[in-house]
Amino acid sequence: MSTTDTTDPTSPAGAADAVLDVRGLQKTYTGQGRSVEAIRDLTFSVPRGQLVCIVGPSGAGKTTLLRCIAGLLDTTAGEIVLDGETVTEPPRGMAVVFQEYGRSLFPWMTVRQNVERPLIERKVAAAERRRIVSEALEAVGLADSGDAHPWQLSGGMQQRVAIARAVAYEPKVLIMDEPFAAVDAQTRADLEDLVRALWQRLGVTVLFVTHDIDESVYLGERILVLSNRPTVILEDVVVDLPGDRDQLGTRSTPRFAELRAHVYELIQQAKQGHRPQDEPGPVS
Ligand SMILES: Nc1ncnc2c1ncn2[C@@H]1O[C@H](COP(=O)(O)OP(=O)(O)OP(=O)(O)O)[C@@H](O)[C@H]1O
Repeated sequence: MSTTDTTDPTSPAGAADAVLDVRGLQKTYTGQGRSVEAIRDLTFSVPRGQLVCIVGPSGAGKTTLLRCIAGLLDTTAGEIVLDGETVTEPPRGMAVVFQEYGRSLFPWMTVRQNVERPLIERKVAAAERRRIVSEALEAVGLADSGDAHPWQLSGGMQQRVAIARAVAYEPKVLIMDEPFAAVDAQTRADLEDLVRALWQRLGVTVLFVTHDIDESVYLGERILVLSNRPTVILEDVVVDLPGDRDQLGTRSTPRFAELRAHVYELIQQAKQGHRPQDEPGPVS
C-alpha cells in the first residue's frame, strides 16, 4: 500500500459508533486587547475503542484541543459530544494524564490514596474501591508500591501511578497529553507498551498527543496530523500495522518506516504553512 492511501474514508463526522464527536470546533483566545486564533476548524469523530494519536508542529493547538475535549476550556464555536452528551464541563467519562506527573500527584498521599481519590469523589463504596485500586496498580506493574509516596518513586513509576489513577476511573475516553515527554527513552518504550497493553485489555478509547512521530506510529491505529495554527486537520492517517506490536520487530518493518516518513513529511509541510486544499474558512 502506498503512503498516499492512508486517508481513512471510514471515519466520517458523526459516525454512528463514535464515542466522541468533535464538530466544527473553533477556539480563539481573547484578552488584554489581543486575540489568538488557535483552532480554526476541527471536525472528526472517534469510534469507541480506537487509539488515536494527535501530532502537529509546536504551537499548533494540540493542548488547546485536548483541553476543549476534556471540558477544561470553553470553545469559541462548535461542539464536543461524548456519548451523545454535549461537553460543557469536565465530563465523568473522561480521564486525563498530563506530562507533569510530579504536579498531578499529591505528594502527601500514598500511591494507593492517589489512585483511590477520584473513586472517593465518585462515592464508590470502600470494598469496591479497594478492589479497583488493587487491579489498577497490578495492571501498571505497581502492585507492591501502594504504600509508597510518589516522591519515593522514579519518574516512570510516578507516571504509572497517574495512568493507574486514570484507568481506575474507568473512563470512556482516556486523554493523554505528551505523557512520556519527561522520561528517559527506555522507560518511555516500556510506558508505550503499557498503554498499548491496557488499551487492548480494557477496550478504552485513547486520545494521545505526542511530539514524537515514531511514538505516534508505534502506538496509534490512526494519526490526526494538525496544520500550523490556526489549526485544521492536514491529514487523517490510518496506521495499518498489525495489532500486536513490539518495540524492535514493529519499528524495523518497512511499513513502519513508510508511515514514519509520511507523517514526518506532513509535519514538515505543516511547519511550512501548508494547508489542505478544501480548508473551510472561519465562520464569521
Ligand atoms: N491561555 C492562552 N492565551 C492566549 N494564547 C494561548 C493560550 N494558550 C495557548 N495559546 C496559544 O494558542 C496556540 C496553541 O497553543 P497550544 O499550547 O494548544 O499548542 P500545542 O500544539 O499544544 O503546542 P506545543 O506542541 O508547543 O505543546 C499557541 O499559539 C499558544 O501561544
